[in-house]
Amino acid sequence: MAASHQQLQAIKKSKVLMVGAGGIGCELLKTLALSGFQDIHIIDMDTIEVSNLNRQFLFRRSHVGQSKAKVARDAVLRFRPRINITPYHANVKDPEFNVDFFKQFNVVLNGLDNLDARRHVNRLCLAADVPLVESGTTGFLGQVAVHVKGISECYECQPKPTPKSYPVCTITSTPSKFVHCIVWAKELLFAKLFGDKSQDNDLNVRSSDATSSSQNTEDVFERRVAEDLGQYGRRIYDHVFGYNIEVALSNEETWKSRNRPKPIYSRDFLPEKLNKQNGKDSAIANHSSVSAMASLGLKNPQEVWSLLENTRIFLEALELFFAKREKDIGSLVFDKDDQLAVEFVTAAANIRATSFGIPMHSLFDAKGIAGNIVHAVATTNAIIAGLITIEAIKVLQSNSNRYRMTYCNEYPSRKMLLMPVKPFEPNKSCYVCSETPLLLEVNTNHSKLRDFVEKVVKSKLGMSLPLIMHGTALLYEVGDDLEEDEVANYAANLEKVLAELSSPVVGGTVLTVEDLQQELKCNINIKHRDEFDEEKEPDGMVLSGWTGAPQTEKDNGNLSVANGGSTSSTSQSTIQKTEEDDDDEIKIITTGVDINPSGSKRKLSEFSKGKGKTIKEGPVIDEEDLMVMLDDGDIDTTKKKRLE
Ligand SMILES: Nc1ncnc2c1ncn2[C@@H]1O[C@H](COP(=O)(O)OP(=O)(O)OP(=O)(O)O)[C@@H](O)[C@H]1O
Ligand SMILES: [Zn+2]
Repeated sequence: MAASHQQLQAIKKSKVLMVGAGGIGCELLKTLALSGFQDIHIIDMDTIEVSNLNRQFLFRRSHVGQSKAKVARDAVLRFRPRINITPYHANVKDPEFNVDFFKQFNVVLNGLDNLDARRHVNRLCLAADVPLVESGTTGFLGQVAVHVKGISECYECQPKPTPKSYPVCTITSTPSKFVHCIVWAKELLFAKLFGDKSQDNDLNVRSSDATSSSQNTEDVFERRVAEDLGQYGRRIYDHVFGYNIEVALSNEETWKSRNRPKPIYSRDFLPEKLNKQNGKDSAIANHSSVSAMASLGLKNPQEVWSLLENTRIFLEALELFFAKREKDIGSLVFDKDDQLAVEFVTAAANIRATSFGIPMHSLFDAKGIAGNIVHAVATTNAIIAGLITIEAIKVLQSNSNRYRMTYCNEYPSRKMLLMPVKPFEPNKSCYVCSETPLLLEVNTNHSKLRDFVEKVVKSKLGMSLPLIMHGTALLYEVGDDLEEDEVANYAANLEKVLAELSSPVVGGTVLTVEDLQQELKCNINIKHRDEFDEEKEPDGMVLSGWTGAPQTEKDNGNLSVANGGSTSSTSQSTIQKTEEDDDDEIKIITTGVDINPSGSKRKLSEFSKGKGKTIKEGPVIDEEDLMVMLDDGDIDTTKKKRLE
């Protein structure tokens, strides 16, 4: 449909900021340019990788290593040479992108891939009073939402489900799914062998449980003097897949209601000499390739390796890390784009899986699980980019009645692939877009200021440059322009227990926490509590206050059903349950976390599975949008309830 004259005028005189020039961003920039936008600024901190080329169509192989923002600009200028595109190869969290920077734009369009940056942009848009069009895709699923201060909810009005975590004992002792083995391989074993040794690691606990062992914990993973890499690898192998399993088996209680795991030793399939010979030869024969698969001549990443092949990959990868990448050792963190790391983790997970009677997986699958990857679908990105542009045009015309949050489904639901719903109202108890204080339950006699800063202010509240005040007393501050004595004073405060600060923080205290860059300020009411459940409340503190849906809106049909009716906690536990029950759990996790922030998730997924008979309980569907997307107009539109 061609744009109207007014729309074109609004488009032409607008100045827009795009954040992210990846999968969505490339499509979006192209669509904006072709829709007549003339002044576009793009921020992206990344350079182009080969793995981007299959869907980020503005990029070619020759661009690998160059700035995404700059190359995207050049590519679009080739077919729209007269428009202005300003690229920034930078992190959107950099201080130069402050509130004043944001104020110059009519609308901000996000094409990001992480919660942290999304929250940051949300706050700057609120502070600068600039509308934000937010988006996300996961495989075939996608979503676009409009966040306009005072009119619709902000990105943080509903808490996001946190990424799935697993109980430690499931990972260390009683895995029952392949994903548990993957988590063990990458978070524990990989980290222990190649990462920062000073970090606590539950693999330690496991080995030190072994009272019969004469070796102390630290020794096990340390390479011994005069031990060659082949011997070292086999010792580690035998320790984690053999000895540790034997130790675990000795605890009869654990296995009463579970299948007993089987210890696996390298000698079961590799004669001592043969292996050493093979390992050495292959490593030397392939100097240039740092890939255990290449060394061993395994080519197909979609093939499931045999236990012997997994064993060889494990030993070869370990050897290659030490032989070819020694300087990385001690600082490595698992990275899904690191071939050798993926090979090692796949093999380790497969061997452990075999031990526990869990089916093995191919490298391709293991990589997907380890990296929380749902393979991107270019078409979804293109659809989402189109929807972002449509919403951006409405925003430019301040056409707030027409704003829609749109879900892109994997399967048609009532013949609809795209499901537009009215945006929700701002959550009146959102600590980000309203002034509602938060509540923190904490043991003020045990927790230190550092715990509060790390676990609450940075991790939960997402502040990067925090300032903490108790009344007029400054307890903590970050910044480049601090005096030496201030720095020393704050450092000392961090180590103090809350109740012992010079201005004591106890039950009833109100703390003010502020992020100067984000111009976000909130109050936190402190409530003292003695005990915390170690499993359920591992932080030793509980932050609450903005999680509730707006109480006062219960009578409003739309809100109470879609936003309030299924409270966020209900919808989260539903997601969690699905994860537990579903073997495809990782896929669901990513979908839940980033792209679907609303409490309406449960309802929508019910729809897409065709469970709902009428649309009565679902989100409000827009009549005109329906016409575009429905083959037959048989939805009972009298059931619609609108937000006025
Ligand atoms: N804080 C940030 N500042 C600037 N750009 C960011 C920030 N966080 C993420 N981005 C950018 O957002 C884009 C997201 O794109 P996309 O989801 O397609 O990910 P990708 O990194 O291109 O691909 P993949 O992760 O799937 O390999 C990336 O180009 C990334 O650089
Ligand atoms: Zn909000």
